[in-house]
Amino acid sequence: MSVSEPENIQKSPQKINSHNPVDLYQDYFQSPSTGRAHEEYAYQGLLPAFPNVFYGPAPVVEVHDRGLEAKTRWNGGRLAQRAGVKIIEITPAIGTEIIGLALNTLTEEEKAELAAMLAERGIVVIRDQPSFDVTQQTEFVSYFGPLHLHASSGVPAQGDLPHVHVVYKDSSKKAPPSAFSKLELWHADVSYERQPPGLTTFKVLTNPPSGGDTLFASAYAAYDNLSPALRNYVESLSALHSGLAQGGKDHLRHQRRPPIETVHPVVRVHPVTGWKCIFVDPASTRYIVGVPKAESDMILKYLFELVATGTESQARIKWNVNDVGIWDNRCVLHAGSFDFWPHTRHAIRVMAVAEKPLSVEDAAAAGINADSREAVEYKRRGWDRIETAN
Ligand SMILES: O=C(O)CCC(=O)C(=O)O
Ligand SMILES: [Fe+2]
Repeated sequence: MSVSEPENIQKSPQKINSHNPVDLYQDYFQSPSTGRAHEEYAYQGLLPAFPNVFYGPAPVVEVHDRGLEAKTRWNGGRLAQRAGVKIIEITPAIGTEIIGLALNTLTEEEKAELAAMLAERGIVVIRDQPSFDVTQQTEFVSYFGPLHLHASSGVPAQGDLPHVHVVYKDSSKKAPPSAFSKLELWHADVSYERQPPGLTTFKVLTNPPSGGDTLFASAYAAYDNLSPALRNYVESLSALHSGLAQGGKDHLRHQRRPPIETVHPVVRVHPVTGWKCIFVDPASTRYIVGVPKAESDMILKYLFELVATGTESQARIKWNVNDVGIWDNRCVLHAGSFDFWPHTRHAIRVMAVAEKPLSVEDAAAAGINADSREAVEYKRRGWDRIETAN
């Protein structure tokens, strides 16, 4: 006698209900915040809007890295000589804080020093920039390269500011608990672009009384963590980065540019420092090209974990209103901490497009002497090796 299941038991629900963590995660990060700011809100015009326009694919653009013009290197060079400027290292591996410097007074020479400092330090926080408004921020970034135009993120509700990315959350939207255990919180911004942005500015307009820190991880340090044999192997690989989750058919926002997928080297060389870094990120990198899926999954998981759990090469930035964070999106990954509900947090991001990522081979062809950050640091200090416990 065969036993059949009673017909009234539904084997697979037709619709996954709203407790599905993936749905909650997508909804939190990809649907627009409704906005609870009221009319007296000072930055009403900079709340996010999602215009129904279409720009077409991003063009290939020529870029010149201002960091190559720096006359001095290592932690700010001449910037540190300005009267009243204080430069504070956050950790040896990553992050610098600058106090007493008005960004809109920088000379061209100082801008070059800043770009080189970003390439070395990954994230630089320039505290207290009340008069660096959205127009100045946009002009400042254009000095470093063509402005990046995002396919779907919120842009300011007022003014014609298509290159300005609005980061905004208020009490109308609470982060789902699932978001906090997601490796995918760690990312390099829009790494799926053919020329992903490098210099990225993030100005804090409204800050919650607590929470809302941003974490940064050094991708140079992630590379330095690998054994020589694994370094050689991953340097030979490339991986597919996908913008479909942000712009695919299931997206929740209007797409102003067609979604794109791009293959990039797994290890890229920064053109200013010549240092090698890991260039994969949990949010956008889908698979390593040309290797079995199981091997790709294993390698990516390991590289993602190195970045996300490597607390010795991370910096956690606590923001104040009017701070400007500037990071080099080529050599750091970052993760927001969505722990500030029911408070409002509002920031403005503007990014400069950088070069097509250089593999170790590309760098050699361009005459760049690529090496690990660690090796360059040892040489600079006159050490030939250091002892490490196994
Ligand atoms: O909100 C944050 O702290 C980070 C947001 C972010 O990932 C970005 O602006 O690129
Ligand atoms: Fe980001």
